[in-house]
Amino acid sequence: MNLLDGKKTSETIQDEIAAEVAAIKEKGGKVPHLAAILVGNDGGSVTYVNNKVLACERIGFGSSLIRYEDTVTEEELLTKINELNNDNEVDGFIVQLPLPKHINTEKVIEAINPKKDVDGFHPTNVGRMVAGLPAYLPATPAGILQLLKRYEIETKGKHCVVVGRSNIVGTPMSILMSKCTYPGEATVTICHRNTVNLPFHTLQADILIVAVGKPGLITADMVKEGAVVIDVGTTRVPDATRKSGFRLRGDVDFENVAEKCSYITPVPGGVGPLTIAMLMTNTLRAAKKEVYG
Ligand SMILES: Nc1nc(=O)c2c([nH]1)NC[C@@H]1CN(c3ccc(C(=O)N[C@@H](CCC(=O)O)C(=O)O)cc3)C=[N+]21
Repeated sequence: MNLLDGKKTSETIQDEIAAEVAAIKEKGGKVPHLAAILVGNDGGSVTYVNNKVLACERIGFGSSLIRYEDTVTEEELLTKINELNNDNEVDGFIVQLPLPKHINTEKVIEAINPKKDVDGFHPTNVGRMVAGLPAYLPATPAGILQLLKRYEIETKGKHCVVVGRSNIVGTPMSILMSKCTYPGEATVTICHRNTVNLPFHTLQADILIVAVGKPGLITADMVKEGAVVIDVGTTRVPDATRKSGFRLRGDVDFENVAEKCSYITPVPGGVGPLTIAMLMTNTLRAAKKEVYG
């Protein structure tokens, strides 16, 4: 078993970006600036957004964090989004999800100018991705592609089984793995809560990508010998032995599955850190006007 070290790969990517930022500064160009809107105090969301801001500082991006109480109105959010759309200093911004129930998430996402949608969640970017046009790719699927690429994992003609059909991970991942450029060219199966006999499908997988959010869903008997296993789940589970009171668990029963597969991502230290690196990549592309000219 080989570990797909997301933490290390994320650091490598961030170092590459930092070098580009230094070169931009040298030439007196526009330093990339990422803004993040965070609503409420959910522990996970606060950690992820803080990690994004820290990454910006590390690689020399400008950043702003805009926080609201979870009582914020949809109108207030839409006004702020409009402001960021028109702020020439800000190259890209994200609205951390999930949002409180009284806010229409689709409406919020559609209010973001696609040119600044560095999360790649706007329907324009989703459509462009599907059509194979230049687009901001959602950070988690883009991070998984980077892992496959940098570990030189063969994907052509392989059977890739994606478990989970979220707009953010499962659905875009399945599309990207079927595309005709490396790392893609795979035969793709997508499984979800209505799938009958999930193990039948997962056992066929040469590459198994799991993004469900159910700790330990994938057990060793569901994985083919020699498979590549990518675990996207990061659920906080109570753990009294930790100072924080919780630990992160993936969707894969790591200990037992690791023995069977050729490559596997750990949780933490797998896909999560790459998500941040790819958000930085998208922000750099925004500042360089690479996607929309
Ligand atoms: N608009 C929006 N964009 C997102 O990209 C987005 C989002 N909303 N909502 C939630 C999910 C989740 N997500 C993660 C990012 C980093 C880690 C990460 O860095 N995880 C570390 C551990 C971090 C920790 O200590 O908790 C790891 O797996 O090693 C995980 C998950 C981004 N998301």
